Amino acid sequence: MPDLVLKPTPLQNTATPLVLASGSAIRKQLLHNAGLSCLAEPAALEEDVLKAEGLAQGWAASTTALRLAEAKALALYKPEAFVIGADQMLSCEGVLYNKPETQDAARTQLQALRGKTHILHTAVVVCHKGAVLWQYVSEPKLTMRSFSDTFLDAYLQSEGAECLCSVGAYRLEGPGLQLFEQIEGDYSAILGLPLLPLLEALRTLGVTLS
Ligand SMILES: Nc1nc2c(ncn2[C@H]2C[C@H](O)[C@@H](COP(=O)(O)OP(=O)(O)OP(=O)(O)O)O2)c(=O)[nH]1
Repeated sequence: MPDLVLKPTPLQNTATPLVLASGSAIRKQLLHNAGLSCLAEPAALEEDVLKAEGLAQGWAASTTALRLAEAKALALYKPEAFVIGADQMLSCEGVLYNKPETQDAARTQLQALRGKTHILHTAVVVCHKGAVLWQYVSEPKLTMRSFSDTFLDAYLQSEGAECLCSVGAYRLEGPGLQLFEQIEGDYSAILGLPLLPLLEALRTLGVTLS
């Protein structure tokens, strides 16, 4: 699916604060590393309701991710700010996976993903005064090695609860890299934010280094 891009409307005001409607530590870190300081606050949203609607309506995973990103940004209504919302769905051979809730669930999920290629449907939107100014979807593809259960247990032992913060039960910037034999697509999108297109959109809106 081509990346969805809505051209943002350049605004004059460059003093508009930036808010990240997310509880994701890595998303906040990615923006900080790129030189942007922002307030980060998780959106109070029942994601499962939208995910269930997506399944019932037969939405593509990228559509569900986009709808969730938009819902998070709009749920955190900050009228004087640019609000970023993001979401990531993982699909593998037509099956959707969520963030594992326990180490056992992470083990089961990684056993299901190993030796296969999965897609991280990563959506990001920028909203202002309750309207979506810009949206984007990146869909990197990641192929896992057919690692052994012994390797998997050692990986889970080393990762501990960290792997539960990620939809794929891995941190690519950490030991999770050892799970893969091939990766195609935008590295920052895999971590949770397609940074280059987002930074371009923010510069167009007058948000630069802060
Ligand atoms: N550190 C790290 N995190 C990853 C990686 N791949 C995916 N993730 C994280 C990014 C997101 O926090 C999470 C995807 O789940 P969601 O999009 O539902 O976001 P999350 O629930 O974490 O926060 P949010 O809904 O934005 O408040 O997985 C990775 O390679 N490294």
